[in-house]
Amino acid sequence: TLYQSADAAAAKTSRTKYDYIIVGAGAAGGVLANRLSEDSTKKVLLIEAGSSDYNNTNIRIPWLAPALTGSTFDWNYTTTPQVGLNDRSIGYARGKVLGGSTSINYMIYTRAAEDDYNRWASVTGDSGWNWNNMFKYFLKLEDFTNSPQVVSASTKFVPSLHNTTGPLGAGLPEVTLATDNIGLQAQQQLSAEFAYNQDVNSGNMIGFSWTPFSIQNGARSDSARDYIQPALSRSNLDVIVNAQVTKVVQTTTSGKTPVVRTVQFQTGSGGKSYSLTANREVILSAGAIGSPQILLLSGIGPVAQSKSLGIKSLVDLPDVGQNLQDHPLLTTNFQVSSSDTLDNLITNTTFQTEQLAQWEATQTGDFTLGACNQWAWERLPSNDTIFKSVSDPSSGPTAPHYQLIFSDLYIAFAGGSRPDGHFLTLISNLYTPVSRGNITLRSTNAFDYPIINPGLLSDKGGFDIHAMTEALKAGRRFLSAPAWKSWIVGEFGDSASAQTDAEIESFIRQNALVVNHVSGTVGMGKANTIAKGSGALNPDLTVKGVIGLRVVDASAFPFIPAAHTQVPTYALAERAADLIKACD
Ligand SMILES: Cc1cc2nc3c(=O)[nH]c(=O)nc-3n(C[C@H](O)[C@H](O)[C@H](O)COP(=O)(O)OP(=O)(O)OC[C@H]3O[C@@H](n4cnc5c(N)ncnc54)[C@H](O)[C@@H]3O)c2cc1C
Repeated sequence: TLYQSADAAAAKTSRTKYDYIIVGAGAAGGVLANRLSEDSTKKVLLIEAGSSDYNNTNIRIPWLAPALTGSTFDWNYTTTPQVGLNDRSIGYARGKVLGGSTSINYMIYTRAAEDDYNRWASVTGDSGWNWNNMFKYFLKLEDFTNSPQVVSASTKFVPSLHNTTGPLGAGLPEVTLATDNIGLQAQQQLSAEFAYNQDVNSGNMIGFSWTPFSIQNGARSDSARDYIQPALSRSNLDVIVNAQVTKVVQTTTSGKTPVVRTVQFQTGSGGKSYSLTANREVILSAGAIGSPQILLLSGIGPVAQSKSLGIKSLVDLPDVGQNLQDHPLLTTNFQVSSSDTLDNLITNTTFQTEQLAQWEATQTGDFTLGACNQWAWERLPSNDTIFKSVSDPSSGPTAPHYQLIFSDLYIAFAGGSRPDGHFLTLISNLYTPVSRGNITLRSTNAFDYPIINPGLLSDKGGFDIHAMTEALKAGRRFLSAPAWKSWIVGEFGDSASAQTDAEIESFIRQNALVVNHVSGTVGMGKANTIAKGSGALNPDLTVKGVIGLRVVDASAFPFIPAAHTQVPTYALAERAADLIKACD
């Protein structure tokens, strides 16, 4: 049953003994709510701070994704002034709705690199996190179904690497853009640098490839529609929306170890506070900002921080809120001579109205598109000078250092007025950051946002700014291929005059934003060692030093994968569901 508030649910929740209480209904929370309620003998409660409006048109129509950032579906966090970004504070989006960030994200669908998972396995000492074992979860979670037209162009993906019977809809873009052929020709002309990769989700991400999305039948797939909604008819699953968990509380003690199976939650800052205790486990899936915030509010974190705020320390866990990693992003724009670009969807209101009507009638047309049809994921050459002073932060040769997205329109995430004309946007992003940031409490009030410092481009060795610079230069090389001659007129705006490395670096520091992949803030590590840097979670995602509490979401990544993070989170949660069920 879906309840619209903590108060509306109270009559039911006060007489139900839940086996599992899951906090947060994003990528991970949706998977857990579904998988744990498959066993009809287990009672499951899912608590979400946002609304249940996941069928909102802006959520369902892929092309409207940009409208979701800054909307009521976004927590609308802001970072601290970022030293690496010339002291700019930037917006930090996080989904606040049933579906979490999967309902406001850009739907890009990447599993990450084989080496990324193998590194998780080696860092935790648990081979269950390696690529070979995780592969079954990539298959389990997906319904990678494409139209016959895309399937027949079988060079666009490798069908044998995919499943078509899982819950989460995904596939390749169904609309052909004028730039698609040019991109392919450019790849062939520059194949020594940009090899063709038939499937970015094979485990080896390197090269130029087609972009898969969590889009199916022209609409967004997310954890709300594909995991939570199908489970809502089960009598053993209750979901409360508009209810924020304020902390977890010690329930009892086992030997000397605190048992933490109690959650407190309320509707809004002035709402009545409720407390519920799970029979088996409380699972935090509140995301890489929400989960560490709840732990810190509960006295599970660095003891000095608890003390300074007057919070009773339950366990001194130095890594909670630390190790934050994210992917810095840069957009640069190129003016094009053609008028056949997706800029028309923004500037030509007649065309826009037609396309919207087409989507509403048949879920086809340009409104089914995501940010790009093609991209490239590349590594710095192994003889790059930076490796003389900095050891390679990537997990291995299958993982890219950077990503180049080629978008068929003018995009400027920072806002500002849109110039007239037609454009191609290069989005060049760093995927193996050395920089680390953190999350700390601003106060003991759960409704005060925590202090978020992602530490973007702040690493002392300068790897991150160097790799960002090389990424932009590589993107420019790709767009200088002969195939683009008749399309691209030239680089547009301030970036055009940034030519030397020093000029590019200063342009990046003044303009870079973030891909919104916050990860690692309650990272897993080897079992049972709680020293600083050894992880806040055991390899099975249980919180070190307490009993009854797990964290299952992107907080748990010890290293951010060199990829967009929703599929890694879904897959982590699929495995977590099996680990939890195995405790029976
Ligand atoms: C704007 C944007 C674009 C992105 N684009 C992409 C993309 O194209 N491809 C991709 O792979 N990834 C993308 N991501 C990242 C991806 O969506 C996340 O990595 C993924 O959703 C993380 O899942 P999660 O379960 O850790 O957290 P989330 O999905 O963020 O879910 C956490 C949930 O917990 C809830 N919550 C938080 N605190 C509390 C509390 N105290 N009480 C109750 N509930 C709480 C939140 O409201 C939210 O619903 C994007 C993210 C954003 C924000």
